[in-house]
Amino acid sequence: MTAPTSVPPRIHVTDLRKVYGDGERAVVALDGVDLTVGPGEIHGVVGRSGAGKSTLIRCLTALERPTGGHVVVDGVDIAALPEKELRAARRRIGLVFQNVNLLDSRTILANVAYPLEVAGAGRAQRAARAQELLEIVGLGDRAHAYPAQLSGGQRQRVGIARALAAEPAVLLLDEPTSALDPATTRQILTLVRELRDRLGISVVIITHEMTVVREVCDTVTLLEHGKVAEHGPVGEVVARYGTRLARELIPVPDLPVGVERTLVEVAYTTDDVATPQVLRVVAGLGGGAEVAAGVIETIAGRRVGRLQLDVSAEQVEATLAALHAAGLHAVVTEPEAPADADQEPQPPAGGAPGRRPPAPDVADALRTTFDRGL
Ligand SMILES: Nc1ncnc2c1ncn2[C@@H]1O[C@H](COP(=O)(O)OP(=O)(O)OP(=O)(O)O)[C@@H](O)[C@H]1O
Repeated sequence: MTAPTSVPPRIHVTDLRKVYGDGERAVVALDGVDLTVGPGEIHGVVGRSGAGKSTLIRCLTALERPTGGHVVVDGVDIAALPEKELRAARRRIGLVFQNVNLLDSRTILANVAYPLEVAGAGRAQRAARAQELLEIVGLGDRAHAYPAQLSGGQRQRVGIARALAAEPAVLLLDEPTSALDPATTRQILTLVRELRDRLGISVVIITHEMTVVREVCDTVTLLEHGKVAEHGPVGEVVARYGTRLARELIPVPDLPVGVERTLVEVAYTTDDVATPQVLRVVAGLGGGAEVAAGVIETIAGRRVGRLQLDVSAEQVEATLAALHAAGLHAVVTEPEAPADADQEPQPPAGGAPGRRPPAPDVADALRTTFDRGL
Protein backbone atom coordinates (compact mmCIF):
# COMPACT_ATOMS: atom_id res chain seq x y z
CA MET A 1 0.00 0.00 0.00
CA THR A 2 1.63 3.26 -1.03
CA ALA A 3 0.48 6.35 0.82
CA PRO A 4 -1.63 8.78 -1.16
CA THR A 5 0.42 11.91 -1.86
CA SER A 6 -1.84 14.09 0.32
CA VAL A 7 -1.11 12.01 3.43
CA PRO A 8 2.32 12.67 4.92
CA PRO A 9 4.45 9.53 5.24
CA ARG A 10 5.25 8.21 8.71
CA ILE A 11 8.87 7.73 7.69
CA HIS A 12 10.58 9.87 5.10
CA VAL A 13 14.29 9.24 4.76
CA THR A 14 16.16 11.22 2.13
CA ASP A 15 19.74 10.93 0.96
CA LEU A 16 20.79 9.22 4.19
CA ARG A 17 24.53 8.75 4.52
CA LYS A 18 26.47 7.13 7.30
CA VAL A 19 30.24 6.85 7.23
CA TYR A 20 32.03 5.10 10.08
CA GLY A 21 35.56 6.27 10.82
CA ASP A 22 37.50 8.57 8.54
CA GLY A 23 40.42 8.75 6.19
CA GLU A 24 41.65 5.44 4.87
CA ARG A 25 39.61 3.57 7.47
CA ALA A 26 36.30 5.16 6.47
CA VAL A 27 33.49 2.67 5.87
CA VAL A 28 30.50 3.95 3.94
CA ALA A 29 27.63 2.00 5.52
CA LEU A 30 24.76 4.01 3.98
CA ASP A 31 25.25 5.89 0.75
CA GLY A 32 22.31 8.10 -0.22
CA VAL A 33 19.40 5.96 1.00
CA ASP A 34 15.82 7.13 0.37
CA LEU A 35 12.92 5.41 2.12
CA THR A 36 9.27 6.33 2.42
CA VAL A 37 6.73 4.46 4.53
CA GLY A 38 3.13 5.62 4.55
CA PRO A 39 0.51 5.33 7.29
CA GLY A 40 -0.61 1.73 7.75
CA GLU A 41 2.06 0.43 5.38
CA ILE A 42 4.13 -2.67 6.13
CA HIS A 43 7.55 -2.18 4.58
CA GLY A 44 10.26 -4.83 4.37
CA VAL A 45 13.97 -3.96 4.24
CA VAL A 46 16.10 -6.82 2.95
CA GLY A 47 19.76 -7.15 2.13
CA ARG A 48 22.72 -9.38 2.64
CA SER A 49 25.08 -9.22 5.55
CA GLY A 50 26.87 -5.87 5.61
CA ALA A 51 24.35 -4.17 3.31
CA GLY A 52 23.61 -1.54 5.97
CA LYS A 53 20.40 -2.79 7.60
CA SER A 54 21.57 -2.42 11.21
CA THR A 55 22.96 1.02 10.46
CA LEU A 56 19.60 2.01 9.00
CA ILE A 57 17.84 0.81 12.19
CA ARG A 58 20.26 2.80 14.31
CA CYS A 59 19.65 5.94 12.26
CA LEU A 60 15.86 5.44 12.31
CA THR A 61 15.90 5.11 16.08
CA ALA A 62 18.38 7.98 16.50
CA LEU A 63 20.93 5.71 18.13
CA GLU A 64 23.32 6.83 15.42
CA ARG A 65 23.79 10.34 14.05
CA PRO A 66 23.76 10.22 10.24
CA THR A 67 26.70 11.72 8.37
CA GLY A 68 24.20 13.39 6.05
CA GLY A 69 20.58 13.40 4.94
CA HIS A 70 17.24 13.55 6.70
CA VAL A 71 15.33 11.03 8.82
CA VAL A 72 11.82 12.36 9.27
CA VAL A 73 9.66 10.22 11.58
CA ASP A 74 6.07 11.32 12.06
CA GLY A 75 6.93 14.80 10.82
CA VAL A 76 10.06 15.33 12.94
CA ASP A 77 13.57 15.26 11.47
CA ILE A 78 15.30 13.24 14.15
CA ALA A 79 18.66 13.58 12.42
CA ALA A 80 18.59 17.31 13.20
CA LEU A 81 17.22 17.22 16.75
CA PRO A 82 19.32 18.30 19.70
CA GLU A 83 20.11 15.49 22.15
CA LYS A 84 17.61 16.59 24.79
CA GLU A 85 14.68 16.39 22.37
CA LEU A 86 15.63 12.98 21.05
CA ARG A 87 14.06 10.98 23.85
CA ALA A 88 10.53 12.15 23.09
CA ALA A 89 11.13 11.69 19.36
CA ARG A 90 12.37 8.15 19.90
CA ARG A 91 9.01 7.24 21.42
CA ARG A 92 7.51 7.63 17.95
CA ILE A 93 9.21 4.35 16.98
CA GLY A 94 8.54 1.13 18.86
CA LEU A 95 11.46 -1.25 18.46
CA VAL A 96 11.38 -5.03 18.69
CA PHE A 97 14.39 -7.10 17.87
CA GLN A 98 15.09 -10.77 17.42
CA ASN A 99 16.34 -11.44 20.93
CA VAL A 100 13.60 -9.72 22.90
CA ASN A 101 15.25 -8.48 26.08
CA LEU A 102 12.61 -9.06 28.73
CA LEU A 103 13.28 -8.45 32.40
CA ASP A 104 13.29 -11.99 33.77
CA SER A 105 12.42 -11.01 37.32
CA ARG A 106 9.21 -9.27 36.25
CA THR A 107 5.91 -10.73 35.09
CA ILE A 108 5.08 -10.10 31.48
CA LEU A 109 2.46 -7.56 32.59
CA ALA A 110 5.19 -5.67 34.45
CA ASN A 111 7.50 -5.94 31.42
CA VAL A 112 4.88 -4.38 29.16
CA ALA A 113 4.12 -1.73 31.77
CA TYR A 114 7.78 -0.83 32.23
CA PRO A 115 8.04 1.91 29.58
CA LEU A 116 4.92 3.50 31.06
CA GLU A 117 6.45 3.31 34.52
CA VAL A 118 9.57 5.10 33.27
CA ALA A 119 7.35 7.68 31.58
CA GLY A 120 5.72 8.38 34.97
CA ALA A 121 2.27 6.81 34.46
CA GLY A 122 0.40 5.80 37.64
CA ARG A 123 0.27 2.16 38.77
CA ALA A 124 -3.40 1.53 37.96
CA GLN A 125 -3.18 3.27 34.61
CA ARG A 126 -0.12 1.36 33.46
CA ALA A 127 -1.50 -1.99 34.65
CA ALA A 128 -4.73 -1.39 32.72
CA ARG A 129 -2.86 -0.33 29.59
CA ALA A 130 -0.43 -3.26 29.81
CA GLN A 131 -3.31 -5.70 30.21
CA GLU A 132 -5.04 -4.15 27.20
CA LEU A 133 -1.85 -4.51 25.13
CA LEU A 134 -1.44 -8.14 26.19
CA GLU A 135 -5.04 -8.79 25.09
CA ILE A 136 -4.22 -7.21 21.71
CA VAL A 137 -1.25 -9.53 21.16
CA GLY A 138 -3.24 -12.58 22.34
CA LEU A 139 -1.60 -13.05 25.75
CA GLY A 140 -4.27 -11.59 28.00
CA ASP A 141 -4.44 -14.79 30.05
CA ARG A 142 -0.67 -14.96 30.65
CA ALA A 143 -0.24 -11.57 32.31
CA HIS A 144 1.22 -13.03 35.50
CA ALA A 145 3.59 -15.49 33.85
CA TYR A 146 7.33 -14.83 33.84
CA PRO A 147 9.41 -14.60 30.65
CA ALA A 148 11.08 -17.97 31.30
CA GLN A 149 7.65 -19.62 31.12
CA LEU A 150 7.00 -18.40 27.57
CA SER A 151 7.81 -19.83 24.14
CA GLY A 152 9.89 -17.85 21.63
CA GLY A 153 6.76 -16.73 19.77
CA GLN A 154 5.10 -15.61 23.00
CA ARG A 155 8.20 -13.64 23.97
CA GLN A 156 8.03 -11.88 20.61
CA ARG A 157 4.41 -11.02 21.32
CA VAL A 158 5.38 -9.52 24.68
CA GLY A 159 8.13 -7.54 22.94
CA ILE A 160 5.59 -6.20 20.47
CA ALA A 161 3.14 -5.30 23.26
CA ARG A 162 5.92 -3.48 25.12
CA ALA A 163 6.94 -1.61 21.98
CA LEU A 164 3.33 -0.46 21.54
CA ALA A 165 3.09 0.89 25.10
CA ALA A 166 4.20 4.40 24.20
CA GLU A 167 1.73 4.49 21.26
CA PRO A 168 4.38 4.82 18.57
CA ALA A 169 3.59 5.88 15.01
CA VAL A 170 5.92 3.22 13.64
CA LEU A 171 6.76 -0.30 14.75
CA LEU A 172 10.28 -1.33 13.77
CA LEU A 173 10.85 -5.09 13.84
CA ASP A 174 14.43 -6.29 13.50
CA GLU A 175 14.50 -9.91 12.27
CA PRO A 176 11.34 -10.68 14.28
CA THR A 177 10.93 -14.27 13.09
CA SER A 178 14.51 -15.46 12.45
CA ALA A 179 14.56 -17.67 15.53
CA LEU A 180 11.02 -19.00 15.11
CA ASP A 181 9.67 -22.12 13.40
CA PRO A 182 7.47 -21.68 10.29
CA ALA A 183 4.13 -22.06 12.12
CA THR A 184 5.09 -19.51 14.81
CA THR A 185 6.48 -17.20 12.13
CA ARG A 186 3.13 -17.26 10.39
CA GLN A 187 1.32 -16.45 13.67
CA ILE A 188 3.59 -13.48 14.35
CA LEU A 189 3.15 -12.17 10.80
CA THR A 190 -0.61 -12.53 11.14
CA LEU A 191 -0.40 -10.52 14.37
CA VAL A 192 1.61 -7.81 12.62
CA ARG A 193 -1.02 -7.54 9.91
CA GLU A 194 -3.81 -7.41 12.51
CA LEU A 195 -2.03 -4.64 14.41
CA ARG A 196 -1.69 -2.63 11.24
CA ASP A 197 -5.37 -3.13 10.44
CA ARG A 198 -6.53 -2.40 13.98
CA LEU A 199 -4.21 0.45 15.00
CA GLY A 200 -3.28 1.90 11.60
CA ILE A 201 0.35 1.69 12.65
CA SER A 202 3.14 1.70 10.06
CA VAL A 203 5.57 -1.20 10.29
CA VAL A 204 9.15 -1.56 9.09
CA ILE A 205 10.50 -5.13 9.13
CA ILE A 206 14.21 -5.70 8.71
CA THR A 207 14.66 -9.29 7.57
CA HIS A 208 16.69 -11.67 5.48
CA GLU A 209 13.70 -13.98 5.06
CA MET A 210 11.87 -13.56 1.78
CA THR A 211 8.90 -15.46 3.27
CA VAL A 212 8.32 -12.48 5.54
CA VAL A 213 8.24 -10.11 2.58
CA ARG A 214 5.98 -12.41 0.58
CA GLU A 215 3.52 -12.97 3.40
CA VAL A 216 3.11 -9.61 5.03
CA CYS A 217 4.86 -6.70 3.33
CA ASP A 218 3.09 -4.17 1.11
CA THR A 219 6.36 -2.65 -0.07
CA VAL A 220 10.00 -3.66 -0.02
CA THR A 221 13.47 -2.12 -0.25
CA LEU A 222 16.58 -4.10 -1.15
CA LEU A 223 19.79 -2.62 0.25
CA GLU A 224 23.09 -3.48 -1.42
CA HIS A 225 26.38 -1.99 -0.28
CA GLY A 226 24.61 0.83 1.53
CA LYS A 227 22.46 1.83 -1.44
CA VAL A 228 18.87 1.13 -2.42
CA ALA A 229 19.20 -1.42 -5.22
CA GLU A 230 15.46 -2.01 -5.71
CA HIS A 231 12.26 -0.86 -4.09
CA GLY A 232 8.53 -0.75 -4.68
CA PRO A 233 5.23 -2.42 -3.94
CA VAL A 234 5.74 -6.19 -3.61
CA GLY A 235 3.16 -6.87 -6.35
CA GLU A 236 5.18 -4.70 -8.76
CA VAL A 237 8.60 -5.94 -7.73
CA VAL A 238 7.69 -9.58 -8.44
CA ALA A 239 6.74 -8.65 -11.99
CA ARG A 240 10.16 -7.10 -12.74
CA TYR A 241 11.42 -10.26 -14.38
CA GLY A 242 15.01 -11.24 -13.77
CA THR A 243 15.74 -8.73 -11.00
CA ARG A 244 17.28 -10.10 -7.84
CA LEU A 245 14.21 -9.40 -5.72
CA ALA A 246 11.85 -10.98 -8.24
CA ARG A 247 14.02 -14.10 -8.38
CA GLU A 248 14.35 -14.38 -4.62
CA LEU A 249 10.69 -13.71 -3.94
CA ILE A 250 9.72 -16.48 -6.35
CA PRO A 251 12.47 -19.07 -6.06
CA VAL A 252 12.39 -22.06 -8.38
CA PRO A 253 13.58 -25.42 -7.01
CA ASP A 254 17.32 -26.03 -7.39
CA LEU A 255 18.58 -28.34 -10.13
CA PRO A 256 20.93 -31.12 -9.08
CA VAL A 257 24.45 -29.83 -8.44
CA GLY A 258 26.94 -30.49 -11.23
CA VAL A 259 24.38 -30.97 -13.99
CA GLU A 260 25.39 -28.87 -17.01
CA ARG A 261 22.32 -27.50 -18.76
CA THR A 262 21.29 -24.57 -20.84
CA LEU A 263 18.29 -23.08 -19.13
CA VAL A 264 15.87 -20.68 -20.75
CA GLU A 265 13.67 -18.92 -18.24
CA VAL A 266 10.17 -17.78 -19.06
CA ALA A 267 8.58 -15.36 -16.59
CA TYR A 268 5.07 -13.97 -16.76
CA THR A 269 2.18 -12.66 -14.76
CA THR A 270 -1.35 -13.76 -15.42
CA ASP A 271 -2.24 -10.08 -15.87
CA ASP A 272 -0.55 -10.44 -19.27
CA VAL A 273 -0.97 -14.06 -20.23
CA ALA A 274 -2.77 -17.10 -18.80
CA THR A 275 -0.68 -20.10 -17.74
CA PRO A 276 -2.35 -22.53 -20.23
CA GLN A 277 -1.39 -20.14 -23.05
CA VAL A 278 2.24 -20.14 -21.88
CA LEU A 279 2.23 -23.93 -21.68
CA ARG A 280 0.79 -24.15 -25.22
CA VAL A 281 3.67 -22.02 -26.51
CA VAL A 282 6.17 -24.19 -24.61
CA ALA A 283 4.55 -27.39 -25.95
CA GLY A 284 4.90 -26.07 -29.48
CA LEU A 285 8.63 -25.37 -29.16
CA GLY A 286 9.82 -28.82 -30.19
CA GLY A 287 13.56 -29.42 -30.35
CA GLY A 288 13.63 -31.20 -27.01
CA ALA A 289 12.70 -28.17 -24.87
CA GLU A 290 11.51 -29.51 -21.55
CA VAL A 291 10.29 -27.84 -18.35
CA ALA A 292 13.10 -28.52 -15.84
CA ALA A 293 11.66 -26.50 -12.97
CA GLY A 294 8.86 -24.07 -12.45
CA VAL A 295 6.67 -22.29 -9.98
CA ILE A 296 3.40 -20.39 -10.13
CA GLU A 297 2.49 -18.33 -7.10
CA THR A 298 0.14 -15.60 -6.02
CA ILE A 299 1.99 -12.80 -4.27
CA ALA A 300 0.41 -9.50 -3.22
CA GLY A 301 -2.65 -10.43 -5.24
CA ARG A 302 -0.69 -11.03 -8.44
CA ARG A 303 -0.18 -14.49 -9.98
CA VAL A 304 3.36 -14.86 -11.22
CA GLY A 305 4.99 -17.77 -13.04
CA ARG A 306 8.60 -18.75 -13.62
CA LEU A 307 9.44 -21.72 -15.81
CA GLN A 308 12.94 -22.94 -16.52
CA LEU A 309 13.23 -24.81 -19.82
CA ASP A 310 16.00 -27.28 -20.40
CA VAL A 311 17.06 -26.65 -23.99
CA SER A 312 19.79 -28.25 -26.11
CA ALA A 313 22.58 -25.77 -26.91
CA GLU A 314 21.83 -25.64 -30.64
CA GLN A 315 18.14 -24.89 -30.00
CA VAL A 316 18.65 -21.92 -27.68
CA GLU A 317 18.42 -19.18 -30.32
CA ALA A 318 15.35 -20.70 -31.98
CA THR A 319 13.68 -21.25 -28.61
CA LEU A 320 14.25 -17.66 -27.53
CA ALA A 321 12.98 -16.38 -30.89
CA ALA A 322 9.80 -18.46 -30.65
CA LEU A 323 9.09 -17.35 -27.08
CA HIS A 324 9.72 -13.69 -27.91
CA ALA A 325 7.50 -13.97 -30.99
CA ALA A 326 4.73 -15.17 -28.64
CA GLY A 327 5.23 -12.00 -26.57
CA LEU A 328 6.81 -13.77 -23.59
CA HIS A 329 9.74 -12.61 -21.46
CA ALA A 330 12.49 -15.22 -21.94
CA VAL A 331 16.22 -15.19 -21.20
CA VAL A 332 19.05 -17.67 -20.90
CA THR A 333 19.68 -18.16 -17.20
CA GLU A 334 22.05 -19.91 -14.82
CA PRO A 335 20.99 -22.43 -12.17
CA GLU A 336 20.35 -20.35 -9.07
CA ALA A 337 22.49 -20.11 -5.98
CA PRO A 338 20.46 -20.23 -2.77
CA ALA A 339 19.04 -16.81 -1.84
CA ASP A 340 21.48 -16.08 0.94
CA ALA A 341 24.45 -18.06 -0.35
CA ASP A 342 26.80 -15.19 0.33
CA GLN A 343 25.48 -14.40 3.79
CA GLU A 344 28.04 -14.68 6.53
CA PRO A 345 27.65 -17.91 8.50
CA GLN A 346 25.20 -17.14 11.26
CA PRO A 347 25.23 -18.76 14.67
CA PRO A 348 21.94 -20.09 15.98
CA ALA A 349 19.92 -17.75 18.18
CA GLY A 350 17.35 -18.99 20.64
CA GLY A 351 18.12 -22.57 19.64
CA ALA A 352 17.12 -22.13 16.00
CA PRO A 353 19.02 -20.90 12.94
CA GLY A 354 18.80 -17.16 12.41
CA ARG A 355 20.61 -13.92 11.83
CA ARG A 356 23.43 -13.29 14.21
CA PRO A 357 22.36 -11.19 17.19
CA PRO A 358 23.26 -7.50 17.05
CA ALA A 359 26.89 -6.74 17.80
CA PRO A 360 27.36 -6.13 21.54
CA ASP A 361 27.55 -2.37 21.06
CA VAL A 362 24.21 -2.37 19.21
CA ALA A 363 22.57 -4.63 21.78
CA ASP A 364 23.90 -2.52 24.63
CA ALA A 365 22.80 0.70 23.01
CA LEU A 366 19.32 -0.67 22.38
CA ARG A 367 19.06 -2.00 25.93
CA THR A 368 20.20 1.32 27.31
CA THR A 369 17.65 3.07 25.19
CA PHE A 370 14.94 0.76 26.46
CA ASP A 371 16.09 1.21 30.04
CA ARG A 372 15.80 4.94 29.53
CA GLY A 373 12.13 4.39 28.94
CA LEU A 374 11.54 3.86 25.24
N1 LIG B 1 30.53 0.74 14.34
C1 LIG B 1 31.04 0.48 13.14
N2 LIG B 1 32.28 0.87 12.81
C2 LIG B 1 32.81 0.63 11.58
N3 LIG B 1 32.14 0.00 10.59
C3 LIG B 1 30.90 -0.42 10.85
C4 LIG B 1 30.28 -0.22 12.13
N4 LIG B 1 29.03 -0.74 12.09
C5 LIG B 1 28.89 -1.27 10.85
N5 LIG B 1 29.99 -1.08 10.11
C6 LIG B 1 30.19 -1.46 8.70
O1 LIG B 1 29.15 -0.86 7.95
C7 LIG B 1 28.67 -1.75 6.94
C8 LIG B 1 27.18 -2.01 7.15
O2 LIG B 1 27.03 -2.75 8.35
P1 LIG B 1 25.61 -3.11 8.98
O3 LIG B 1 25.87 -3.80 10.28
O4 LIG B 1 24.75 -1.91 8.99
O5 LIG B 1 25.05 -4.18 7.90
P2 LIG B 1 23.86 -5.23 8.02
O6 LIG B 1 23.16 -5.25 6.71
O7 LIG B 1 23.05 -4.94 9.23
O8 LIG B 1 24.62 -6.61 8.25
P3 LIG B 1 24.13 -7.88 9.14
O9 LIG B 1 22.93 -8.45 8.44
O10 LIG B 1 25.33 -8.78 9.07
O11 LIG B 1 23.86 -7.38 10.53
C9 LIG B 1 29.52 -2.99 7.04
O12 LIG B 1 30.61 -2.86 6.11
C10 LIG B 1 30.03 -2.97 8.45
O13 LIG B 1 31.29 -3.62 8.56
